[in-house]
Amino acid sequence: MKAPLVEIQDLVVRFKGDRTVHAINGLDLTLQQGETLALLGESGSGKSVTLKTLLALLPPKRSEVEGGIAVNGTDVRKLKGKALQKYRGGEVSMVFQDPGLALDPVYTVGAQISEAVMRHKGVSRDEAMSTALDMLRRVRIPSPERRLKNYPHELSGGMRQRVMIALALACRPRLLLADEPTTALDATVQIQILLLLRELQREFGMGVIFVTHDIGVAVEVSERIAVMYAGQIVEEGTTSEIINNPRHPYTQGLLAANLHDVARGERLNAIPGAPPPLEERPTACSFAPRCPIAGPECRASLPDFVTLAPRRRVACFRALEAAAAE
Ligand SMILES: Nc1ncnc2c1ncn2[C@@H]1O[C@H](COP(=O)(O)OP(=O)(O)OP(=O)(O)O)[C@@H](O)[C@H]1O
Repeated sequence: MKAPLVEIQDLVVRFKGDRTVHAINGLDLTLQQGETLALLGESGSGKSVTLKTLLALLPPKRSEVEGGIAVNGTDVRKLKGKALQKYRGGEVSMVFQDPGLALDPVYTVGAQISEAVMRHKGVSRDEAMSTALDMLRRVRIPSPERRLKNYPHELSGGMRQRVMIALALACRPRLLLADEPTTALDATVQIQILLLLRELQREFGMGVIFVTHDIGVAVEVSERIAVMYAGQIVEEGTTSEIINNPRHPYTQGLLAANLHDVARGERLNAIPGAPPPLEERPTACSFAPRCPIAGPECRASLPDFVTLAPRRRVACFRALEAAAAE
């Protein structure tokens, strides 16, 4: 097997300020080349912080990071200056919910994409502009020649999202990080963008980590799902394993809430209770206060992962007991 594209080992991220926030509390994650993984979890579970850590985007003075983060064998925590610039946008790209975070309002679409291509690929302006045009075609923007000359504000929301994807993929990154890129869009445009991302992922053979709190989106885009809770992964497996046979009570609750709300035409959520405050690093199962099957051991110590099959794991004392009793 080839070396993994992403290897995160025992990642810990704390934010300092008036109070400390323990955002990531010992996270291990492996993504193989060309694989698509959804990070699924409620708001505040640490999904975005995980992506930002992979891009070395955390505020250095206000955050503390421990653990190993390697992308294609590169130690991301050691990257600085030019090497970091080359890594961001060249090796790894990110798309956001708000294209305004990626697109500069004062430059045309063509100028922005071609500038990135020139910087990362060292090609001429003409060559970079023809790559920009090719990318606009690939993301199926109507009248791409004309759009090259548009400014971001002259485009619709769905089109801006497509331009952001064109910009993110123009330098053919090995890894795409996607932070809820379709959440703000209406349902029809959302599905078009998800299908487009899936198609481009296959065509370019990229690895993708897709952050979402929406199980429907995770199923649409990913081969694998890692469920996050309070800065830790609590369960991981193939999408079909997670959907058809969830083992962690949190995943089970998330699925039940989603299906219930989807059936009523509403958005997800609604496991009773709230995620824990992140003021201290957890020393017991963080989900225990909300868990319908928690026992004394769950409130006393941290559960280790139980490996159910290769790359199929769950961090729960009771999961196997519950499964055996079914
Ligand atoms: N720069 C920061 N300074 C202080 N705390 C932060 C910072 N960035 C994130 N956090 C905190 O870290 C925790 C994890 O945040 P994160 O944004 O990763 O959650 P998330 O799972 O992506 O949620 P959402 O879906 O709402 O974006 C939260 O408690 C958040 O308030």
